Amino acid sequence: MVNDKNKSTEESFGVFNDNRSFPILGGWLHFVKFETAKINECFEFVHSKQLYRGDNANAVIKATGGGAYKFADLFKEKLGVVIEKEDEMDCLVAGANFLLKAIRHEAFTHKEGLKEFVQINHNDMYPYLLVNIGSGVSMIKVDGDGKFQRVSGTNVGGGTYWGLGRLLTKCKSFDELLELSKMGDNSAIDMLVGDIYGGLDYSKIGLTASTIASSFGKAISENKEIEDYRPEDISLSLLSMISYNIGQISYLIALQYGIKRIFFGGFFIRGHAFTMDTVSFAIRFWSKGGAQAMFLRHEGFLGALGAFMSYEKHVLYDLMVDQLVETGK
Ligand SMILES: Nc1ncnc2c1ncn2[C@@H]1O[C@H](COP(=O)(O)OP(=O)(O)O)[C@@H](O)[C@H]1O
Ligand SMILES: CC(C)(COP(=O)(O)O)[C@@H](O)C(=O)NCCC(=O)O
Repeated sequence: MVNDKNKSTEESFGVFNDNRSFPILGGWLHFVKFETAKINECFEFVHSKQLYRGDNANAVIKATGGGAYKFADLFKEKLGVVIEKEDEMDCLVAGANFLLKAIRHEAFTHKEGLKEFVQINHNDMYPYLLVNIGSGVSMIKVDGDGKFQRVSGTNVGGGTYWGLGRLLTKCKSFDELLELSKMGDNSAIDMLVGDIYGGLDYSKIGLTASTIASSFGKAISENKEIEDYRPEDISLSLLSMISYNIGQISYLIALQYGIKRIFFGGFFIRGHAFTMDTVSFAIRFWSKGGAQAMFLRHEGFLGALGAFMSYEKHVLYDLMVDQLVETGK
């Protein structure tokens, strides 16, 4: 993050795929991401932009998540920078609260391919359930600034989709796996209600013939090997299974704690329409239309934002929320 009034975004940083920029306090907030496996690119970037606080002798960077622990020694060794670790849950909540208050079109619903922005009433924002889908999934009940409890989680998350997907399809990247899913037909591998009920709905319990009765269930009854299934279909079944499962658990947790609003973040989502539609469907279905999922535009940057804000916790936060003018793409 830098604060430089005289340079355009491109002059300051160049353009990085789908990363975003926002003006703040006369400077800009820049959002840039690196895959963990490409940590060296991150070092080069931080070095070239001098993205740390203090001079070379006592340079520090605030960071959060497992990487703040895992890569602290490498940051010291490669850049001479000390990583100041901030708690991941604190940062996720601080980041989400900030975004919900400061960015006008931050939260949106997604239903059958249609995105609709949600107006957030700052005086009636809490409690909400924050579901962060990274490698694993954390579910946090947020009651205010700094007031929260991690009420649940599941180990079936983004890492599961990418890990199992890589094994089952031989895809070389997450993007490739996600792209494949767009051409998939999950009925080739999922067992549908209609497969069990001779093509009929089971309407008495609210299930249509096309509802998935058992993810990957068709594979048990056919004399087929993994090579006989299309990677496209495998990717879609896996994505359905994981997204639906997370949506369903989230709703049950929200119900357990009497929470009406559920926001989703984390890089698993990737603004991917099918993922968001599936999470939304699960919540609508189980709540009988009473609850809906909301997604955050800066889905994968909640922790990073929270860590950034911890530099000057209270002063910076108040200034930001009051003065932010959004012009980002
Ligand atoms: N380009 C990508 N490479 C790898 N994983 C990605 C990519 N884009 C999205 N993902 C998904 O994001 C997940 C990681 O999400 P993230 O919010 O960064 O959490 P973490 O803190 O665990 O890294 C991965 O498990 C994967 O499902
Ligand atoms: C351990 C974690 C908080 C780490 O966060 P992540 O890097 O996955 O975003 C997360 O993976 C998680 O909440 N896993 C689920 C663990 C559980 O509740 O069973």
